[in-house]
Amino acid sequence: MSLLEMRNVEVSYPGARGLPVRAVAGIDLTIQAGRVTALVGESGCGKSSLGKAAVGLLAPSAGSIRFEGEPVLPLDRGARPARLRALQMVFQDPYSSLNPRRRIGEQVADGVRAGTDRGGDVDRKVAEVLERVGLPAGIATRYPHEFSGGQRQRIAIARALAAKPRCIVADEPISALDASAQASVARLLADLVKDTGMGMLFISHDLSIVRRIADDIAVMYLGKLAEQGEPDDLWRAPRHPYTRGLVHAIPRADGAGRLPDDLPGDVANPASPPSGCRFHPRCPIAQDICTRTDPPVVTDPQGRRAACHFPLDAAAPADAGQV
Ligand SMILES: Nc1ncnc2c1ncn2[C@@H]1O[C@H](COP(=O)(O)OP(=O)(O)OP(=O)(O)O)[C@@H](O)[C@H]1O
Repeated sequence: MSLLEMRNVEVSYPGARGLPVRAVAGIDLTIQAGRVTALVGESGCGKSSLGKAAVGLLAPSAGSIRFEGEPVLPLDRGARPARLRALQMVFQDPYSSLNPRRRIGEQVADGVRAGTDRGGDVDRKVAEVLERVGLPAGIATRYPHEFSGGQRQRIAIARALAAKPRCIVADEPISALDASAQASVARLLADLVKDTGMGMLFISHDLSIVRRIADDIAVMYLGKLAEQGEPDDLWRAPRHPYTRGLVHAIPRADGAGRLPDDLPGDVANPASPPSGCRFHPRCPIAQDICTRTDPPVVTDPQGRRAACHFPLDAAAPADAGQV
């Protein structure tokens, strides 16, 4: 079931000399109930901008974003409608997203009171949700600084979960954590999706973790969708050369290291993107047409989507030997 539907979404910021920066340049993406959809791509490609627009924290400059069939923006005058409380966001940095001067229990209780299930015993609900994220209920009387980064992110997740969301947008929820906490917090979020049936947009630049927890991966390049499909398909047979480059850039288990020639150069400035296919200056298989014409996103019969004039041959595995 579709929960959050983004159609042809654009996000622009005012740039230097009056030129708008099109951080998101026309993206279609649907978040389904009970599934983790990951959004990946290099820094600056527009992931956060799309995530913020998805929950109504910023207004798209074009396109539509609907949650359960209703527009996310504009908000009704005054209050955030109850429907939108069911759409929660988890941020990258649990140090700044929690108030250091308030007890953990009070902050999680805010989530309960903001949510769709506000009646009854709030303390009991706080205890339940803390236990659900793997923390003892007894920490409710303590303060955030007493905990590690991974535990704080669990507290922030508990606060979001307390509102009984039907969809969560998690923007780089593990990138501020140490390596051991990253895998366990990512697994917690994926388990919550499976247990509650909610949907999740999981924004990350870490493809190796995303591969383990996502049902579906959308790869973004310079404001546009490059490719979308299931993790194993993207690994075994990426259609877009950018996806192949990202997969190759992950350190290999056999110690061979990354394959640097796959992704030469840096992401261009979104204020002045390359003509045609935005990826063409870095693309190892670019042809003349790629410099002139932007490839449309094509969906194949299996539901995989890719935007490339010369999609890679599905018969040629990208990661032979990759674990
Ligand atoms: N408030 C802003 N004003 C102007 N430009 C912005 C603003 N926020 C983001 N940008 C620009 O928009 C582009 C996309 O940024 P965004 O943060 O959405 O990308 P990202 O993929 O999430 O990157 P990162 O992982 O580094 O946060 C970048 O070029 C960035 O400099």
